[in-house]
Amino acid sequence: MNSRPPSRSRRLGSARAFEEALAAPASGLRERALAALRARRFDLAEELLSRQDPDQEALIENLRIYQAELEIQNEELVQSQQRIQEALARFSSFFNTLPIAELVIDRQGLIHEANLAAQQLFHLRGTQFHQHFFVRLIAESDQATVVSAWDSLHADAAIVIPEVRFRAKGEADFIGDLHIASIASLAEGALHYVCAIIDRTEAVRQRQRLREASERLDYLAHHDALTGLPNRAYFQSRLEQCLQRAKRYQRRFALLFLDLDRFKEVNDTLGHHVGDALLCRVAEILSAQIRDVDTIARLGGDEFVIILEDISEPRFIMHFVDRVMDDFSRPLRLEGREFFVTVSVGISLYPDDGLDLETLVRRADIAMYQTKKSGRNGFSFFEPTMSAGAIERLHLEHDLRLAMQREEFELYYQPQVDLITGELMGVEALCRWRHPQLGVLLPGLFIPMAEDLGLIDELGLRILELGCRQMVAWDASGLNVPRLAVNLSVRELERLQLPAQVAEILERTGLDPRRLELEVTESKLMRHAEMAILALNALRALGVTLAIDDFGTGYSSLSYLKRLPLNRLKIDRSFIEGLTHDVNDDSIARAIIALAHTLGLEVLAEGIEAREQANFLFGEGCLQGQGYLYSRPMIAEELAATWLKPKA
Ligand SMILES: Nc1nc2c(ncn2[C@@H]2O[C@H](COP(=O)(O)O[C@H]3[C@@H](O)[C@H](n4cnc5c(=O)[nH]c(N)nc54)O[C@@H]3COP(=O)(O)O)[C@@H](O)[C@H]2O)c(=O)[nH]1
Repeated sequence: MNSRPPSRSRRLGSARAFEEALAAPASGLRERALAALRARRFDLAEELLSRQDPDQEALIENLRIYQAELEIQNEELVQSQQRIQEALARFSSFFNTLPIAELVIDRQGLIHEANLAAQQLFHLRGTQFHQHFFVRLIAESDQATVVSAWDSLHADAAIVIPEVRFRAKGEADFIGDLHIASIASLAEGALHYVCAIIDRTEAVRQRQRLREASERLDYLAHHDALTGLPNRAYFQSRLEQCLQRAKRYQRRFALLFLDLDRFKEVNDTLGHHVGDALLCRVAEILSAQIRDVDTIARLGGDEFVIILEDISEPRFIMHFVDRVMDDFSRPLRLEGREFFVTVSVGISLYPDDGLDLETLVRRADIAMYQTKKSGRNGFSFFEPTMSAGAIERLHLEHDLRLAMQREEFELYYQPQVDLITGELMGVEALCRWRHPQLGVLLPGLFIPMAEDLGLIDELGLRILELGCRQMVAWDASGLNVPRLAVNLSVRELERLQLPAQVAEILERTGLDPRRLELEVTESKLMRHAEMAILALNALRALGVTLAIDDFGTGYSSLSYLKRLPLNRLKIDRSFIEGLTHDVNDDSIARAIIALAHTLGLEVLAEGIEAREQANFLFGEGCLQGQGYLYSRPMIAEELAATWLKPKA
């Protein structure tokens, strides 16, 4: 008997022989032994067969081999079960430690497995998933999309459904990308699916936040923060579109410029918060009057603009303006007070008054100024018959307002010198407007305009601050400018807050008040002498010095002159021009110098162009002067390069 363990082929061969032996006709005993074998009762089978005759020995040997073989198979089975268990354990730990939620689902959509990440994501325990339909984890809004994508999924294929909205137990919905892969099951024809869910909630929220932020930025870029109306930039693009439509369909539209009358006074007297509330109320009133097709915008300050589209008859514009005027004829209630606000309107028409944006805007603006000039609280259509000069002036007025916003003003400085030594005593700041198209404009052109338009207060303060800053900058560079003279408009003197504002600028810039001289023109001063005395006293109290400009042209009353807290008289250049060849000018200059001395004032001659003039003045006791003989007004850098010396 061969007791060696049989090889695998041999074992298979023996097993086959044994099967054949069992298949042969046999006695009842063999049948029973076979039944015992089938029942894995090897001991019984052996015992039954041992009862056979000795010929059965071979069969018993075969049975033993078969038993050994079964034992080996059993051992192999146990090992492979162990391997499967190990693999399952590995898979289970891998499945559960995956950071991505994974679910295994059958064809009916029932969940069989859910890893830990899935349990955490859905706030469900493992057992709560079992026999749970996957679709119930999806928000109703997205169920149909997922089911239809799933239905179209073939065996061994995979799909991704982005940003599906899922429901988590007791929690808010979350959003995830759903990956579904079908996997063949061991059972013939059965399919399972592995679903992976990658949580995108934070990314989607972030995208949403970004989108909202960018929408907000876009809104802010196109709307006025105070009233919420479209702003200048948005208005430009709406006007452009309107123009294109009007051209294509040959329609007419109207552009209305609206400016509140005396709005500045509301701001100055009642404060900016009342001014702001008023602007918001005006925006509401105007918005209520326009149709959906029309556009309203706030251009800044108290300026509003309206586009009335598709005007079949000019009558329509009149009705519109009447309704607006009617609204403004009633008092507005703000912060428990009643206000009467009036508005000046200017109107231009496409195509009648212009075929391009710029012309139409400009002409509506000009028409609005026309209304202001004719007494405000009304409207004017643009008149093509307006004189070229008037249009020019209105253009310039329009530009002047913009110049304030665009900061187009700068200062030139003209040296004031000691007539004996030629040394620098100070500089006079002279304002220039750098106009984008017209170049450098002189103050004689725009200062009166700024006064008329009520812009002089703001402009005057800006000029003063620019000059004071420049003085401090020269100091910081070690350059010596003893005194800065700045021109004040009489209109500025009327402002009660002026002394406080000057003090604030001196404080802010750090310029010593004793180095600042304020000049006021004689003729204008004398027209408002009582008011000027009060204002100049308040300014003098700050420590600044005061000069009267263009002296000799204003027919000063000596009694007033005595009461003005002045430091210096400036002889007008019209008297300097004729010195040494016009006896009248000689006499006038001589008299002004004597008067200044009598009043205990210093005297400075302006407009000195010739040496003889300087000699004459010096001979009469005028010790200071300025004029082209010494220097033209120049920008700060040029002055520093040509005139300024380091401080001793
Ligand atoms: N309220 C404010 N008024 C201002 C300001 N800046 C200037 N002004 C007023 O405008 C007037 C004209 O100024 P401008 O055109 O700058 O002329 C000055 C000089 O350029 C000119 N000048 C100086 N020397 C001569 C010369 O020898 N010959 C000659 N033909 N012109 C000369 O005179 C003007 C300076 O004069 P004055 O101020 O009288 O000393 C100016 O008079 C101011 O009133 C401003 O910021 N605010």
